[in-house]
Amino acid sequence: MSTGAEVVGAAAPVAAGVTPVATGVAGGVKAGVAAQADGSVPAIATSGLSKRFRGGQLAVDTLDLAVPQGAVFGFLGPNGSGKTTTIRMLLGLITPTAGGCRLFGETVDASRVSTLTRVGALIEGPAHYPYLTGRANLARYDAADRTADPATRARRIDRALEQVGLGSAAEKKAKNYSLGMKQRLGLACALLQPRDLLILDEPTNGLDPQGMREIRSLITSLAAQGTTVFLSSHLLDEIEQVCTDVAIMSRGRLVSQGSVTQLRAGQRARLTVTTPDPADAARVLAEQGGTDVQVAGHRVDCDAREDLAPDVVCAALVASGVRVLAFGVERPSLEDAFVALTGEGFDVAG
Ligand SMILES: Nc1ncnc2c1ncn2[C@@H]1O[C@H](COP(=O)(O)OP(=O)(O)OP(=O)(O)O)[C@@H](O)[C@H]1O
Repeated sequence: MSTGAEVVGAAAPVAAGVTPVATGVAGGVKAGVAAQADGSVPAIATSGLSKRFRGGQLAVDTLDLAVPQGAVFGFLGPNGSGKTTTIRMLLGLITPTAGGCRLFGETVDASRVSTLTRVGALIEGPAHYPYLTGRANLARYDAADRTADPATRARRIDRALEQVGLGSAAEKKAKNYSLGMKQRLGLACALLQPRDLLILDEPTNGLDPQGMREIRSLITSLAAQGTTVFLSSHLLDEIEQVCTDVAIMSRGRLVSQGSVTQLRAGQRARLTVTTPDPADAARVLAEQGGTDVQVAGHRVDCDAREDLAPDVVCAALVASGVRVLAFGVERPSLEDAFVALTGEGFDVAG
């Protein structure tokens, strides 16, 4: 039986260097680096990573990814954009058609899982033993890990259950768990051992908003303890809230990668006014030097250039008799960045 929370690997020395991944620029944001500024190797580096399935589908197309150590790295893309396929290749669960990947400088090779002990993983749709309790499931997974000391098993299991908020449901059979509880149990498997890198495929799938918040806060606290977290998601909000860095996938290709701040910075913020006097407001914004002034119903907006002080503009609107119902600077979201980079909405990939 397979589990979505495979704890893969064995101790692996960190190689002195890492093969540089090709660099490219998409949307003005760095798309691949060989090593971090401090000279350490990236936690994850892929070079020309590709996967074509038997049916001919090119699920991942020459992917060059660099995940810095210590990052909370969001792997963002619509459903079907190649995230799970990439993760499966990162963990050596499927073989790339071309290219390869390195974790902490070590080549990932499906026949040498020993490179993966530093990595905990949660793969989409974790499977569990339905007739065993949550605790017994964890005991099974822990027993299967040859590096795990049986003497400290109970303590590890208790800690993992607490971390994911399953302490009070530990004695329930997994078949009676909700989808979100199953997801938490999968995450607990990945947390049985301390890991340098956690690879989480859609970790908040099936969770309610409260559960999502709890997992986000768990991810943040693991990162604060020094764990690099790589998490895939099709939820832009989630990535914005928890991640320091992001790579955006569309139809199997990397569209862009960089820090969340960098990515947003490529997009201009907008000064927005809500008013029953849109024509007058548009005139005043233009007089104040606003460019790309747009009117849509009661909303008027323009580029928020640095030399356009919002307080001065707002005062000018009021002084001109414009009735201002709302005024603000809207910063671009990752969704705006995605649309600008791909020219497409954030819909399911074909
Ligand atoms: N085993 C397979 N055989 C053939 N095609 C596959 C296989 N696995 C995935 N695909 C296809 O590869 C593409 C990428 O799928 P993948 O599951 O990697 O995307 P994803 O971004 O993880 O999407 P989701 O968020 O919905 O899981 C899709 O078009 C999918 O149908």
